[in-house]
Amino acid sequence: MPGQLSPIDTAKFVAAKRACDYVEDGMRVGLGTGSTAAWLVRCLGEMVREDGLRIVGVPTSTRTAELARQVGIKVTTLDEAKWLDVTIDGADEFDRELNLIKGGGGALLQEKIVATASDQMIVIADKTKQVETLGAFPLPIEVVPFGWQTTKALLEETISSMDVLGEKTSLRMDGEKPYVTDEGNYIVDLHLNRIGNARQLALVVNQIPGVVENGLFIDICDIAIIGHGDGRVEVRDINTGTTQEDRIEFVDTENLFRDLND
Ligand SMILES: O=C[C@H](O)[C@H](O)[C@H](O)COP(=O)(O)O
Repeated sequence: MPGQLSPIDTAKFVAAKRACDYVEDGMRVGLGTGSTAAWLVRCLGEMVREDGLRIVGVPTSTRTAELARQVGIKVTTLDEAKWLDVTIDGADEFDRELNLIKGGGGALLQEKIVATASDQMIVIADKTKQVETLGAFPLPIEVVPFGWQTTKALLEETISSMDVLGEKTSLRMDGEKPYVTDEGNYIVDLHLNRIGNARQLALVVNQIPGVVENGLFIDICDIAIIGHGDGRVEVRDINTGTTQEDRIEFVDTENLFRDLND
């Protein structure tokens, strides 16, 4: 089991480490955003520096782009790469069908575009992100700033007529000001508690003028790699319907960080 890490960070780390097995020389790789995806970027960076792995990364946020460059991963844009071999990203929630809620860190728009432009999407997550029904995590909706209050009111009206529990919405804040995404938009979080029909909700919400995208990833994810605090990982493949168990052996994560500071 990796040393120096809390159980939750161990779970994130082992999921990220196992996901590196899916990355081969010459691949174009979508790099997710968030604390779990940051572990992936660090691990891939180590493979680039130590093993000479040659990959091109397409980051899903300015934060990830910065980290990727810092650890030595060559970075390009999606327009340059055009199509990706694999995207590996975290999630706020995932269910049995590997439908996801994403956007807790505000990067859902680029994440969805990048994941959709990939042969395969792999989600990496600690066990706590697994749910029976999506919705306990507030669903992020990216909206354009123009008329955002009207868009928010329309969102409230829409969800009040749907198969969801809870009807509150809130504008995501960054201190005193609205949180602004990499694309210059705002985020309205829907506090639903339970989403009965995620597929329908995703379609309906995107019909509202002012909505740019929602954080539901339906039929996009192929594989979930679920990390546990004791170093175990489960690899669930939705296409084959199989789940494999694995264990990541001791890895000196201190060294991983020390390398970065060299
Ligand atoms: O916008 C952020 C992303 O969707 C993240 O992948 C998601 O919020 C999970 O982040 P974390 O790995 O930090 O829990």
